[in-house]
Amino acid sequence: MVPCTWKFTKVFTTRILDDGVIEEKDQARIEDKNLHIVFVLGGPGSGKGTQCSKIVDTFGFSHLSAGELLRREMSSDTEIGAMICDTIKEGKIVPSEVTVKLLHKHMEANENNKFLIDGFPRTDENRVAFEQFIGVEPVFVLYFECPEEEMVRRVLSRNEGRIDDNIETIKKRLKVFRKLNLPVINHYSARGKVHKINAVGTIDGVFDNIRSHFVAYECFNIAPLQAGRSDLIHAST
Ligand SMILES: Nc1ncnc2c1ncn2[C@@H]1O[C@H](COP(=O)(O)OP(=O)(O)OP(=O)(O)O)[C@@H](O)[C@H]1O
Ligand SMILES: O=c1ccn([C@@H]2O[C@H](COP(=O)(O)O)[C@@H](O)[C@H]2O)c(=O)[nH]1
Repeated sequence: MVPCTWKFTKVFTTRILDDGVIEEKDQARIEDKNLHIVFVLGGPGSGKGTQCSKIVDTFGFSHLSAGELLRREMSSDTEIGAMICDTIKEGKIVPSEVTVKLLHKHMEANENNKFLIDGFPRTDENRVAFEQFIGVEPVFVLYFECPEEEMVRRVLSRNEGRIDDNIETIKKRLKVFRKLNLPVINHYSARGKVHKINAVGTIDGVFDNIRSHFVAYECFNIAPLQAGRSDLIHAST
C-alpha cells in the first residue's frame, strides 16, 4: 500500500443551529484526502506527547494521541467508557474497533491531511485494523528508544492524575509494550519505515534529531506536490 492519493471530493453536512439558521459545512471525506500519516511509537513516558507538540508547532501536523482520545471517551457515562477505564487501569489494550473508530472520527473532522498518530498501533491487530479501515499506511514511523528506568522515572513524576501512572500499572504497561508493541515496530522496520530516536537528552536535543526526518520528508513528498514546487524535485536529483 502507498500513501493514499484518492481523488478529492467533498461532502456537505447540514446542521440547524439554535436560532434556526441552517449551516452547511463542506467537509473533506477521509477517503478523499491525500493523507500523510506518521505513527509515533515508544514505551510509556518515552516523551512521545512532548515531542508531538513540537512537531505540530514546526511542521503543521495535527496530533492525535490514541491514549488521550480513549481517556476522553472514558469520562463518558457509557458502557464503552467503563470498559476503557478498566482496560487502561490494567495497562491492557482497548479493542481495535473502538480506537480505530475514534481516530477515524477525528481525522475526518479535521481539515488537515498531515497527522501524527501518537501511541497507536499498539498491536499487530491494531495495525491491520487501521490499514484496512482507514486504507492507508504510515509514511514513516518514529520509534522513541528510552531505557525502562528512565520511562518509569518520567511517568512517576508526570503528576497529571492519570489512573495508569502508578508503579503497578506501569509494570504491566511495560510488559505489554515489550510483548505487543515491539512486533509492530519490527514490522515497519522490516519495511524500512522506522526512524529510531534516542529519547534520552533534553527536550530540545531530542527534537533536533526528529526535525531532520520531517525536513527530508516535506522536501521530497509534500512541497513537490504543491503547485509550482516541482523545481524542488529536479533541484535535488
Ligand atoms: N527529554 C525529556 N527529558 C526529561 N523529561 C521528559 C523528556 N520528554 C518528556 N519528559 C517528561 O516525561 C513525562 C512523560 O512525557 P510524555 O507525556 O511526553 O511521554 P509519552 O511517551 O507521551 O507517555 P505516555 O505514552 O505514557 O502517554 C512528562 O512529564 C514530560 O514532561
Ligand atoms: O491505541 C491505544 C492507545 C492507548 N491504549 C490504552 O491507553 C493507555 C494509555 O495510553 P498512552 O499512549 O500511554 O497515553 C494504554 O496503556 C492502554 O491501556 C490502548 O488501549 N490503545
